[in-house]
Amino acid sequence: MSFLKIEQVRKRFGAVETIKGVSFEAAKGEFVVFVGPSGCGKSTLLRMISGLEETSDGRILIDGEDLTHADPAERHVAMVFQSYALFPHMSVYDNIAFGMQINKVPKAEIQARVMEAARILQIEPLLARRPKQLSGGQRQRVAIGRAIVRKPKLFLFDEPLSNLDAELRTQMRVEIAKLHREIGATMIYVTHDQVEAMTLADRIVVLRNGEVEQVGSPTELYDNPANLFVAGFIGNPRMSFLDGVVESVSGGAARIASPAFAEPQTISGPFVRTLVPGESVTLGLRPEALHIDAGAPVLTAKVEITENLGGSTLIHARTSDGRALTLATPDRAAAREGSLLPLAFAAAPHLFGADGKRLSAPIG
Ligand SMILES: Nc1ncnc2c1ncn2[C@@H]1O[C@H](COP(=O)(O)OP(=O)(O)OP(=O)(O)O)[C@@H](O)[C@H]1O
Repeated sequence: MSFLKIEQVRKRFGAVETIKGVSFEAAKGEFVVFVGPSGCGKSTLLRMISGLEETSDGRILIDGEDLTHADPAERHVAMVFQSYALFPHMSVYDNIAFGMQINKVPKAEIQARVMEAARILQIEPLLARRPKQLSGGQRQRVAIGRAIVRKPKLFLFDEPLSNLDAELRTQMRVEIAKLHREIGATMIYVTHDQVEAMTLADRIVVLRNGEVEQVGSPTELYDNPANLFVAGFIGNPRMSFLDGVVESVSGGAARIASPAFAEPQTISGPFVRTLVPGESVTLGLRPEALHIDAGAPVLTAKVEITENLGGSTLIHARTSDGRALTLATPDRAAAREGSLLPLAFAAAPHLFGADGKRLSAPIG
């Protein structure tokens, strides 16, 4: 049975509908990440689950109980914000203990829970300090500690790492993954960060303009994006797209022409039977789906920028018909800026129809 069930929820701010019938479920112990462009409704949806935002329509069930209109306190959820929200005049210990002190939890139990959270988060030596004597990463640990001691049914994280610098972010990302493993709680996490979404999530919910575009594991979304939006949104560097037209279909193979190709290319699979000659398609290529091939090039592209990442090099190039392409290569000396690069497919391109939906068969 699902632990968190979101059924067709809607949120209206005045006349404007921000969340437009969103449904998804999370199993107990699952780590679910919301991603999507700025303004798509990630935080609003999280706040609706927490009860900080009223739900206009639909249902929110936690552990089998309909809590759509319950007070935040009745939901047994804990939210961790980007802005930590610590009390500046209190010690770390008291910041973590505060909610329990208000609720008159016995002193010995408060101490046991604070010490256990401090152990998990490795902040025992900091308990006597004030928030201003802590680094950003340490403050966020305290904010997470405050959530842990409440023993919530659900942890809600609203971009908790976005105030930290790159190195600390990486470190805290690993800490959050460890925390999830250690306490096994159900967690819902909002982020802008591709790497956080891909590495932390059991499942990702991709939102766009208040609606769900796709729900799936990071691998499912990467390998089998349902449509052009998800294909372009998930993955860093992004998938490159080329224009194509179906030239002919015969048996399980289709000939696809593109202004970028020297010659039409054959793409095979049972899905091609639904293609019609003359139909427009979009071909999608991940950076690892292209390789340099002077022997049998499918297309040539002019190198605009190369980025040396140490272990690999990213090449940003442009096709003869002006489409941007990004490919990754282990060969640092592979391309000079301004040169023409002969390219071939290292993996079959993804194929999308004129309506933006994926046509090609699932990978794996
Ligand atoms: N209290 C409010 N009143 C009116 N509109 C609101 C309110 N809160 C949010 N919105 C609108 O709802 C939409 C979704 O906002 P939300 O903050 O949920 O997006 P988001 O995906 O979390 O964005 P970001 O990634 O930029 O934080 C936006 O268009 C926003 O302007």
